[in-house]
Amino acid sequence: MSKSLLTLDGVGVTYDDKRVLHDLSFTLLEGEIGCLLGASGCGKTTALRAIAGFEPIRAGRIAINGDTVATVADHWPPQRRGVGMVFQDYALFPHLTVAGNVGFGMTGVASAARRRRVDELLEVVGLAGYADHYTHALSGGQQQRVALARALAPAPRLLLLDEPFSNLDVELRERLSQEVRDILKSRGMTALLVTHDQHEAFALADKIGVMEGGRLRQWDAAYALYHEPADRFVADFVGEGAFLPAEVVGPGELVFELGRRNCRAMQDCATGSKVQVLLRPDDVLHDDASTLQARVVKKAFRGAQFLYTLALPSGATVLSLVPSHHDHAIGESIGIRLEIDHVIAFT
Ligand SMILES: Nc1ncnc2c1ncn2[C@@H]1O[C@H](COP(=O)(O)OP(=O)(O)OP(=O)(O)O)[C@@H](O)[C@H]1O
Repeated sequence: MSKSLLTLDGVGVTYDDKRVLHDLSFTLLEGEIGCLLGASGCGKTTALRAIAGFEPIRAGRIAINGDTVATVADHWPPQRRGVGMVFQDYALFPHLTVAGNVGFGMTGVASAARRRRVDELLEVVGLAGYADHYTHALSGGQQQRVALARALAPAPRLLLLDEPFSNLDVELRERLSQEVRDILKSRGMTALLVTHDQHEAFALADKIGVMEGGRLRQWDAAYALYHEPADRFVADFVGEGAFLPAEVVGPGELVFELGRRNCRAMQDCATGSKVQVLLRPDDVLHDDASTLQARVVKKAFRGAQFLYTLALPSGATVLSLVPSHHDHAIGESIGIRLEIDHVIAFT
């Protein structure tokens, strides 16, 4: 079984008497890539800074590789924690070459060995041949790779990445996040990323923590966040979807406008309770043969698919992802069918 590389247990951080992180608890196993995902100001960067050792904690405990590095009473300085960091603005030294930047933190390593390691890391990040270039002449994506190589150079136990792709355009962001994942996985690195971009989180992370107002709402794999969100906030924040009113008609049994379904989470909910059922766009299939009809009120072309907003007879709307060769006009009624693995509902 893999061991825990990073553990946060009830961590709290306060700025000027204002508590900005509350009771943050999660574990990252060795070799896992985690991500803290949330809107601006939710405390993601503060969490990274606390883990790196730049912020003291006011409650709880942080352990890295089995060492307790922070409690209320004890605070290891950043250099003792064995953590590498990649910053949003890369923080490269403009007066140093690529090799100079990457080798910067490798103190105490003989110069020939340092050069070998720098060349090896440049190869890993796809920048072989760039050792003698100055960083200001590189593209944003290349600068990001230099920053990654520099953070990996001292062989940290844990890598922290703060919005590492936010200065890049969308297409490059997606490609680079896949590449960075491959690089980290090939080296067995344990890493924690923070971002407000869920596509980035999905592309990179094994585990994602959704944060809101300094609290962690759910720490889970992307699939579970999407299909089994722990609460309504996570359901709204991650992915797209619609809520339909439903009534509990028996133990774990719900009736709503599109049918009758079982929902494990509503097992203990009293008969007659009013709840909301979550329907993702991929739960609502277009089916010409279905007698359930819905009217197209909005459509968004997404290349391979249309995202249709469909009005039900009650006026409530649902979303449906449909292969784009099914091109229906606004106002047209189309047949739909539900295909849901787990029914998710909230009171
Ligand atoms: N040095 C500081 N002193 C006082 N308050 C701070 C300080 N740094 C951050 N804060 C506050 O703490 C809260 C969390 O900030 P933090 O930067 O961790 O959020 P974030 O989720 O990383 O946001 P962003 O994505 O905008 O960087 C915010 O309300 C912010 O205003």
